[in-house]
Parts: sequence; C-alpha cells; structure tokens
Amino acid sequence: MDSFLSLGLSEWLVKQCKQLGINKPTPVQENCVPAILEGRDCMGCAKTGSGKTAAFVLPVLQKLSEDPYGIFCLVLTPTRELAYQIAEQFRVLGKPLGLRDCIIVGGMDMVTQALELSNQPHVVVATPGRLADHIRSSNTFSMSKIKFLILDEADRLLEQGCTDFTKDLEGILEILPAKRQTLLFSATLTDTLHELKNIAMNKPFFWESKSETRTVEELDQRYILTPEKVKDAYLIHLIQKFTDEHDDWSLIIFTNTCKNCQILTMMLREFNFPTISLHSMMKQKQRFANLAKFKASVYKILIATDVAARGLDIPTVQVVINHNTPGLPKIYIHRVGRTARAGRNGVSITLVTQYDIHLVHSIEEKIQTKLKEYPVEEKEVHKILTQVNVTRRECEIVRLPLFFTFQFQLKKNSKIYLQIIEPELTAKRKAELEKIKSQKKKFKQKIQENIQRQKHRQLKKKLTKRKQMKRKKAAQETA
Ligand SMILES: Nc1ncnc2c1ncn2[C@@H]1O[C@H](COP(=O)(O)OP(=O)(O)OP(=O)(O)O)[C@@H](O)[C@H]1O
Repeated sequence: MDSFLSLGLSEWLVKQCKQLGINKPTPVQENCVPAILEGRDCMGCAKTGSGKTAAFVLPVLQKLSEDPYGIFCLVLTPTRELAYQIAEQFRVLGKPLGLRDCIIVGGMDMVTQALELSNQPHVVVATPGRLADHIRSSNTFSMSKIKFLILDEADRLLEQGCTDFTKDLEGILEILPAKRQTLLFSATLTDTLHELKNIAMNKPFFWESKSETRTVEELDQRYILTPEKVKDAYLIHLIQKFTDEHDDWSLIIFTNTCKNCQILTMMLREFNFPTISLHSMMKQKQRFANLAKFKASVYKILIATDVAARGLDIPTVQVVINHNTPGLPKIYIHRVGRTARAGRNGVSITLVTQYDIHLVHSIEEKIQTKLKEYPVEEKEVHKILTQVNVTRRECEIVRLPLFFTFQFQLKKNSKIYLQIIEPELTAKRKAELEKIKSQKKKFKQKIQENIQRQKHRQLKKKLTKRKQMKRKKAAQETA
C-alpha cells in the first residue's frame, strides 16, 4: 500500500498532505489509519520522527469532515509546546474544513481559554493540568459528545514522574463519554502497556514497529567519556567544532535541571555562541518566544531540560548533546529523537562521567545498539579548560543569582530563589567573592609595587646619570 487514498482517506486530505510533502504513508500511518477509520481504539508505538502525529490527525479529520461538530476531538499531551505543535498540524491539514481548534495549556490566560472553549471548537489540544482546572471551574463547555480522545506521548501522561498527571486525567476522563474512540501514541508505549490498556477500552488495535533497535538507523549515536570537571570544556569544544564546520546546523543540548540550563546558556553566550534556553522556570511567553527563535534559526543552539525531550519536530536539528547521561533509557530515546527525524541524518553525543557508565549500559541494552566513542582532540580541550571553568564559576556565583532576581523578580529570600540558588551555593558564593576580592586586592598591590619599583629604578637611573654628568663637567672644568 503506498498511497493515502488506499488507506481510506478522502482526496481533499491527500491533497493537503501533498502540500506538506507528505506523499507516501509511513508504516505507523499505513497500519493505524485504516484501523482508526474502522472505528477501533488504537495504540501506536513507533520510533521518534516516524509520523505518529499525522497517523492520528488524518483519520480524525476524515471523520470530522463526515459529521462536523464541536467538541469532536480532545488531544492530551504532556507539554505546552507540544500542544501548539499538534494544533498546528490539525490546522494546516484541516484548513479546507475551516477547522476551529483551541489550545488549553498552563501559563496562558484562563479567561480567553474559557471563552474559546465555550465557542465549541472542533478540536481541543490540552495539557491535563490546565484542562482539569477548566473542568473544575467552569460549566460553559461540554465534552460529553467527543468522538475521539487522543493521548499523545501516552506513557508520559500515565507515568508518575516529577509531574504527575494521573489525578488530572481522572478528572478529565470522568466528563468524557464512554462511547468514544481512544488513541494512544508514543515512541516508548510498551513500557506502560498495562496502564494504557485500561484506558483504551474496546479491544484496541495495537501496532508496534518491528525493529530490533529502538532508535532510528539514520542516527549516529556517540559518547564521550569525561571526568565531571572537564565536561563543560568538552561541550564548548564540541559546539565550536560543529559551528565552525556547519553553519546551517542547529544543536539541542539537554541538561538535567533548570539551574544548569540557565548556567550553560550564560556560559555559552560568554563564548559568543548564539544560545537560547527552554525550561519550566521560564515564563510561558518567553518559552514560546525562545522556541520560535530557535525554530527560525535566529539562535542555532537550544539548551533545554527534558521539557523539550518529547515530540518537538524541528527539521534543522542535526545534533543532540546530552550534557548529562539520562537516568532512564526512555528519556534518552526521546531526547536523541529530536534529531534524525523523517528519514534525515543526525548525530547524538552523550557526555558520560565515571559515575554514569551503568546508565549507558542500560541505555544500550534498551535500544539494542552500542554507542560509539566520539573522537576528540584532548589537547584542544585542555587548552580551554581553565577559561571554561572560570567562566562557569563566574556564571554560577555572579550571573545566575542576578538573572533569577531580575528576570523573575524573585525576592532574595523567597523559597523559589533558595530552591534555585541552593543554600550552600549562597555560602560558597560569598566565600568565592571574598576570595576573588582578596585576589584582586593582592593583584592590585602587586601592580602598585611593580610601578613603584619601576619608578624608583628610573629615578635612580636619572640621579646616577645626573651625578655622572656633574662629575664629567667638574673634570672638564679642572682640566
Ligand atoms: N508520510 C510522511 N512522509 C514524509 N514526512 C512525514 C510523513 N508523515 C509525517 N511526516 C513528517 O515527519 C516529521 C515527524 O513527524 P512527527 O512529529 O509526527 O513524528 P513522531 O513520530 O510523532 O515523533 P516523536 O515520537 O518524536 O513525537 C514531521 O515533520 C512530519 O511533517
């Protein structure tokens, strides 16, 4: 089967696909679209960048065109940025239908959202927390007639990680009709299969891409073994190398905390790399603005926490660097999946310290692929080591606290501020500042002493010269 028409989609939809360069169905689309059109629940597990979004958007649009009403479909997704991306796919592919969509995510104005919900959009794309808030606080919309519930990144929505969606999901499921189609998609669906089967109720069609590996062949997966203290120098070296060699490449660097994300961004900017960040402590508008600038290649380097690990589809991303080795193989799979999408090539490099070797082993076991060592010229890294470490220290103790106080208008003793800066860092900062001050003082003293000594020497020289001249003159006179 090599055309969308033969999957049961209408001509207008196939035409829309063509306009987006979507000509031939990918395996996940080829298998899931007919099952969804038949009215079955569906669970689709396919590698990152393999077109899972269109695999659910297309059949929903087909069904919507046959019987258009609002609210027809609800899509839930774990991150706000992903919600906008999915809504965009619905909007572009559903343009001939005059599709009305509505995005319900945290960090944006609730009143505007409530108004949009009450206008009965065809499709609602939401993050669970904010939608649950709307369900609790307003009765101006109804989801009792929805035909489709879609859980994108379904395993993330159902796992009890640092953001636990399960309570909000329960609240949402309560207001949805039992008679509906439920569609679940993710690149790592099988890990939470049991919980997912409880949500998809009428004997779901289950499809998983048959492949021994969990990552795509086009991805060149590398690692660099580095002591913790030299990690940043390797990072700077890598970025320098990639930006020197390929001026059209974009890079995503993943790190584990918002604080680290901010420090690395400041550090890279000190080295004049066009860098922008994305993490959950930023204001939502800033998050969207930064992502838009990165997508438009205004900034070529994005430093992000795992808030950007799933789903984001940015074709220019050629390199993913893991500044920390992910603790879970599935996080690794999603992070490196931000490159080598839709058949394109890409490189991922994971910085591995002596403490992370066991994590690499479990990643390799899960993805059924051995990471290869990335060759680095150690000499080049050592050349920049001191400069990199001094810059990081400066960012940590001076720039970061300033950034959080001014950018977020946090009071210096507020809980959130202390959470970011950490008490021991505040003490460390004080001690370091004292040290720098006294070093500066000593340095100044030394310079002063040197100048004095030099002046003294010059004066002495002058005096001796004068004495010699006098003596010479006296000698001439007596002669
Ligand atoms: N049939 C197709 N032919 C060519 N390109 C396609 C096809 N279907 C989707 N694409 C494109 O492939 C890219 C990746 O698709 P998508 O974002 O849906 O991947 P995904 O499987 O959801 O990945 P992830 O697991 O990372 O979320 C998108 O840019 C999309 O437009």
